[in-house]
Amino acid sequence: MDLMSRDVKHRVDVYYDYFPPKSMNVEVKLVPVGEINGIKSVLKKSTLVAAKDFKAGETIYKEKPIVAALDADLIGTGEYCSYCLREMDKSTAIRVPLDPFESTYCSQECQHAADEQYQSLLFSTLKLATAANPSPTQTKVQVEERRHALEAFAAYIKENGKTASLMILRFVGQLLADEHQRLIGSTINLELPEVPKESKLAYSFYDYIERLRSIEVVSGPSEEAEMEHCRGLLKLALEGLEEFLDDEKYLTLKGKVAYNSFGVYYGAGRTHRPQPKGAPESHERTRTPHGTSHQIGSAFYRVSSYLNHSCAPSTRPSFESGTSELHLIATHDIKKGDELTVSYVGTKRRSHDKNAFDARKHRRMELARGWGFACACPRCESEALNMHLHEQNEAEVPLPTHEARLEPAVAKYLETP
Ligand SMILES: C[S@@+](CC[C@H](N)C(=O)[O-])C[C@H]1O[C@@H](n2cnc3c(N)ncnc32)[C@H](O)[C@@H]1O
Repeated sequence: MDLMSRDVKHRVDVYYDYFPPKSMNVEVKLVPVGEINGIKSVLKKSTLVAAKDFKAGETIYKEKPIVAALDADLIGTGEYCSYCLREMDKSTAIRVPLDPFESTYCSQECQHAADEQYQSLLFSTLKLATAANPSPTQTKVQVEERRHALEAFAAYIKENGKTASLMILRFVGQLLADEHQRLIGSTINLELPEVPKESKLAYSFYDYIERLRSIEVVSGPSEEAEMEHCRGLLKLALEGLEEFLDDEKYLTLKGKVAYNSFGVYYGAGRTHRPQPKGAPESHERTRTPHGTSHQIGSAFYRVSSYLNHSCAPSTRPSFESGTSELHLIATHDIKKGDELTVSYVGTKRRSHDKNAFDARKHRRMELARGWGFACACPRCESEALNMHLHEQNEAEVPLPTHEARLEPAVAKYLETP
């Protein structure tokens, strides 16, 4: 192995020595994906483990998101901060004049952070000053062209009720800001892994993203439309930027957003979230133990992305600060080295579940659809035993009519306990 590739390997190998920060009390570990007949699988998945003991109810860590977005129907209402998702009094909200996204902020700090991370670069009609061109000029036609493109994107998001493409552009804003600090002329705090100076290692914002798992997203009409909007906006922000977001990169980022986002809700959450449009398999999903019907927005986190699912989880996400800051709370006593799990879906029986069996099936169907795995957690296993599902194949039970068009991949997961 030559010196160069040894350096690269070292950089990859030691990443998890510096990430997550020790102050968060957790570590990333590789564990087998499951067991078959008591034999551990050779396939591994990353997971978070506790770096010390915790008592039930204790806060394990607090984490602010890398990107967050209000649900599409709440954008522009002025009821929530566009950056931290805090509920606000409409009369005191800071409004941004002529912003096609009608952003509103609860404080100047939130406005400043949004500006630094993505707003000035990608969502403004003003041309960005760079070191090479500190006083850019633009014609009225150029301003109008950009306003038109931004309005069309905002309308597309509201009409379709999906915000993954907005999150992706906000990501891209930060990726660009990181790679091209000179574009915005200031240093953004992206909380990159802290490495000792003598190690000569340096990690970028992309290091966070590239290590996270992604579900495969195949390009369809929605993705084509989203890519066209996003690339159009990048090109208008700065000619040539659109090349940064080729099809492969867009679809990978979309897969990462789909796999890793959490639903944000506080208090009891909201009760009148509009039903998602389209077939169930095309719905945007977020991980939330209360079910997405209560969320006000979604958010993507560096460390919490590594949390795996269990239907009887050891932790729960809480948004008790009334913002998108995630507090990870222990649901029972946890020992150092234990795997930390959250529930990605609602685990309580809902009004439309006919019985416990129905509730279990819906929960597992959501997991299969959204995250592509058959849950083998202790609760699923013990319920399978109690319900005699090992003898009685689950797939033989007729599916509810609205699930009649279930994609074959999901039906397959229902066959396993
Ligand atoms: C957000 S990621 C969690 C971190 C992930 N395990 C990793 O290796 O980076 C979600 C993915 O982890 C895997 N996963 C999470 N919980 C699981 C479970 N209980 N059983 C099997 N796979 C699980 C699935 O592939 C799922 O789509």
